[in-house]
Amino acid sequence: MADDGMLLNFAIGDNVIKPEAKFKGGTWRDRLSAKKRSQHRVNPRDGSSKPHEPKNPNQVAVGPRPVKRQKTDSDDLNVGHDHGRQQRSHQQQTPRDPRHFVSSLFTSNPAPQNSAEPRNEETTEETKPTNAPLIDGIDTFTNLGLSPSLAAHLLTKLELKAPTAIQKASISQLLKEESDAFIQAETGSGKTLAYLLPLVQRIMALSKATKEAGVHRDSGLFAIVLAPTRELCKQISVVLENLLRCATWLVAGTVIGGEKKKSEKARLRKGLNILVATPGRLVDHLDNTQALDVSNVRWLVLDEGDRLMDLGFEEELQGIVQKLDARQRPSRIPGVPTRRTTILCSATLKMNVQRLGEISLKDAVHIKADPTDEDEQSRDANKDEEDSFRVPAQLKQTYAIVAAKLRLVSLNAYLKRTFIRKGSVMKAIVFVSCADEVDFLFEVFSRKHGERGTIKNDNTSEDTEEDDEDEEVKKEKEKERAELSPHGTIAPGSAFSNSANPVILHRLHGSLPQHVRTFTLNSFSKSKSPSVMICTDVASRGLDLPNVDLVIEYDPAFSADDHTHRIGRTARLGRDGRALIFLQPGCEENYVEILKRGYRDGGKSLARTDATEMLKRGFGGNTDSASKNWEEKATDWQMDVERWALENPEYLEMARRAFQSHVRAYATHIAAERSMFNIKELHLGHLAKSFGLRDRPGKINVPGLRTSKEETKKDFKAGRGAALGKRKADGDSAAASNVDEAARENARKMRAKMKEHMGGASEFNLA
Ligand SMILES: Nc1ncnc2c1ncn2[C@@H]1O[C@H](COP(=O)(O)OP(=O)(O)OP(=O)(O)O)[C@@H](O)[C@H]1O
Repeated sequence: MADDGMLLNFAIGDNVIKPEAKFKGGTWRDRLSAKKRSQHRVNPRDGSSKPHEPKNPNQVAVGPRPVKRQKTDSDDLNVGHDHGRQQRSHQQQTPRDPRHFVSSLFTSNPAPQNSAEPRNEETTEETKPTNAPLIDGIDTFTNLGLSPSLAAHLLTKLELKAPTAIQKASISQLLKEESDAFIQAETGSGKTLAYLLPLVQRIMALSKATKEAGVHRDSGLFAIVLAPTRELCKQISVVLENLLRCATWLVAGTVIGGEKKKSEKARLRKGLNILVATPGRLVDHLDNTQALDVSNVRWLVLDEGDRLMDLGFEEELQGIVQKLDARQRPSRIPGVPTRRTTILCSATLKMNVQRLGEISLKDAVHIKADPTDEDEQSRDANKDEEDSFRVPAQLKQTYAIVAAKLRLVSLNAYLKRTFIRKGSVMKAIVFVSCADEVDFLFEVFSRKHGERGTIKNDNTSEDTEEDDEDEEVKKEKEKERAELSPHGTIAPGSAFSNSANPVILHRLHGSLPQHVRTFTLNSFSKSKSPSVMICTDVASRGLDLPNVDLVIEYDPAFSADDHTHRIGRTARLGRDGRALIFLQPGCEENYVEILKRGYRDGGKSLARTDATEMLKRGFGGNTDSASKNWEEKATDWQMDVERWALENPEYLEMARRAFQSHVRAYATHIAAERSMFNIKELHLGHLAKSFGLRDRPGKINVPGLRTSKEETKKDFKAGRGAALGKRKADGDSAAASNVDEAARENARKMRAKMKEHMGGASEFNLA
């Protein structure tokens, strides 16, 4: 690899040696400055170059000196390398642009500020799962008070042999008591059934209380379950329908948007006993659908309750509660409780959320899987730990310290290594911060190395053999993609697949139409082949996707709570799981303390890795190899991505968009964590490289996206405003009062966008 030195291209003209000019007249100052101007290449008036260099004793005419040495593709490549010829030919076709800068992957990267802690010996010990069913034989569904028919249905039809700890705690509480409740337990611990089972049991019991015809679909709507995303609503509805197979006279339904309101109205008219809904859609029906009679609603469940209290939902939620209160009537059905019970449920639910007052929770009981946790917290109420939530103990987390420039290539290396052999990992989810980045990474990882892209250069007007080949590649690619997905959201993960283990790549974000989101998620969920899904936080909460072995947070979550939900897509219900988070050297390293708080043992099992290790394993075969071959291969891959972006205007814009949206999303980390994700500490030039860009950051200009420094500052403020709004939701009214008009406007726009695209899920969508 060449050093960053001076590169002088000597262009010796005909008049190689000129006599030194003599300066006469004027003061000595004038003569000296005239002489200096003639020797220096910059003309003070027009800034143009002069032929003479200052440090050129022979006055040899040379070309304009580069301000800073510009590296070229070939600097980064071993000339004898396999791909050398192909890359040089690409390089020849790549137009040189003075706005572009090719930096080396391995120079000027900041070093980590913290050294690795010594690995604890105990980490090798297998940790007991904390979210598995209680298979000790003591706790059964019947013991907890469920009816024999429901318990038998769980065992025989749904193959659920024993309850989980949170189900044990909640079923006994909610069957007996009428008080409101918070259900808080780790991700993947069966919280859905923890509230659905007592609810279904109590509604089933109403049938027995009525002597006449019994309860049926026309008897009234008794329960409403609200969830923040359509995907989650659908998932809850499937679980509910499976349960109700043992009580066929009861009917459940959904109103979640994304389909015609007319058919939803028709469903409501026919009569439902339990309704699963997104808040926005429910408000709509409460206002416009006469057939929706809520006078009998006695149970209101807020799944992912903390999310529903957040910015974007609070107004709708208040509206719903007010309407339910106003329309509630005494029921003619015996056994229907007189007051409504509200149940909040989440892995990250804080009892101290002041907003809860607004949904009128009365003497709510805190239901936890492990009562000892509650004791710990009440003893130490002011400790930081109170704000953090446990992750499943069997979940193995690793953090990778990766410098900005090395991010993309390290992700590819890690995925390559992960899927090197069939069987070790079936499914992986990669979380990023914005929709544009999802689309960019999907394109990067679905292309084959050396594939030039699908758009011809302007300078390739003549039809050549290579163009024909490109056409062929394009057609093949389109055919392959069409077979996998009619919507372009599924493609082969060519960048990290190998012939022995082909991997399917999926992309998911809230800007996709609902039917495409549903199709893509189903396809990932049902896939029998190794699969990777690149997505935004639209998939972070509540989704129960089978066989997810690995979660990668390529962009850290906007808050520690979101992080808990993201990594909770793996290690569910006692199963093993791995999670990896990318952190940049510097202030981001402090996030490790937050990762540690998620474990009862203080995070002894938290492992650390870095870009070098990931690249060696991904590109070099093993970590002990002394050969630097992996550096060449990594550089080769990175250069190939950069050229591909440069040669295809469509992809170049995609990369620029992704970069800009990523930077803007970075500014929206919650206020409490902004010291760790400080936008001012981002090296934008290095970061651009991880988007395959050679542009200097200041030159990146995407239509529709603002670019200038001033605008970035505004974005930063706006993001802070949105985050402050969120903090306000947590009761920090003093900070909230600082939110200025622009920030409020930005928050309003974000809310509108969230609602428009996703029924409200937390996602930073920039289109
Ligand atoms: N008692 C049980 N025995 C076996 N499997 C169960 C049991 N209870 C729930 N499950 C299964 O466990 C998985 C996770 O359940 P669920 O989605 O309700 O978890 P959760 O706690 O709500 O997770 P999250 O916090 O991520 O939303 C589901 O596939 C569910 O069918």
